[in-house]
Amino acid sequence: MGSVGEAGVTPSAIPVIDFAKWNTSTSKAEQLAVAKELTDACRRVGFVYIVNHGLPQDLLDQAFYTAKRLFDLTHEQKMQAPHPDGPEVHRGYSYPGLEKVSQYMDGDEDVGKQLRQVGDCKESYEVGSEENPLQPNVWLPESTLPGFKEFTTKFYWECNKVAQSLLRAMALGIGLDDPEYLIKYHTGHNNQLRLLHYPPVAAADLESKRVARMPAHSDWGSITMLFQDDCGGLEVEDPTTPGKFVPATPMPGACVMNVGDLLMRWSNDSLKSTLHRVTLPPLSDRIEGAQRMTRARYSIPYFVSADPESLVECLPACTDAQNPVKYEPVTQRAYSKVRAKLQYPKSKPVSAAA
Ligand SMILES: O=C(O)CCC(=O)C(=O)O
Ligand SMILES: [Fe+2]
Repeated sequence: MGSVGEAGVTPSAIPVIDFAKWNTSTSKAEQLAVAKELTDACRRVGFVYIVNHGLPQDLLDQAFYTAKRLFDLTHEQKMQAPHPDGPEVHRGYSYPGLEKVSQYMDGDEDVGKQLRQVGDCKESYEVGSEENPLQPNVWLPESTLPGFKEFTTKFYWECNKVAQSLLRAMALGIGLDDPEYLIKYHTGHNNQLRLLHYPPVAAADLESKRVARMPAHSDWGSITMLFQDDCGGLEVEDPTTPGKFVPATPMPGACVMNVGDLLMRWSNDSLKSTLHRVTLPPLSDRIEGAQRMTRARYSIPYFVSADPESLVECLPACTDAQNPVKYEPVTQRAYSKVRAKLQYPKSKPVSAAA
């Protein structure tokens, strides 16, 4: 990773890419330079800040305002759109403790259960495409939160436009002949918009690991675009020093983009899907009062996934005599099934928090 003061590197050591030229330049050379910069950052770090991504600030402000209105509802109101039981569908409202993010991949249910004992102190609401029969949306009644469905649907598709630009740039940066190569597998109908709220929690509980905001994990899909408020707490593993996490300090208006596991596999491990977590806000003014409560945090990840029947096999530009193909082809659907099984308990925990 780069260091403080190096060109294009923030104090948090995550590269910053200005995407304005990709969106506006008519010069192929200028576009290629942005594409290479982006792909290089994905190879080295797997995480990157994108500025001038194309989503207007007032739309982002409205998205955070919408999330706040949602999470300010009572538990009973939010439970009018409950996340369905089981690991297959990721839609609707998950109350604090329902989802336990776990990096455990071996499939032994007992070990998975142990890892899930510390509930994550967060609540979330997930929205997808209305044209995804495998993952039907779960909506609140319109009267409970007027305009919610309309706004989140609009925001979902606006995010997809940016996602497609990023995928086009990455195809070019990876060296694929067809700039549409990745887009062909990403219609946008299998993406997931997630509104996340981390309620205030005693700093001491996070320090002692009695509760977690979100433990270290990697994302499963192709890329994730994340918008965060100014609270802080997101940390990213330094790929050159396993176990060392560096802050992904909030940068107003920027989107934090990262590579997911499936794109890492697709690229024969040339792009990195990097561990990240959400922990204590680093600044003391984000911890308030005699009880040392952390401030509430809001974030909005947008998970970009390939369509379910996409066959993920090593990208043509990612293998040669020195780099033989490492993985068997797999469909997105088969791959995500394995990952999803570990994220949600088979039945609801007894102490469903309100
Ligand atoms: O809340 C955040 O900043 C990170 C969220 C995240 O990593 C996830 O939902 O996978
Ligand atoms: Fe994540």
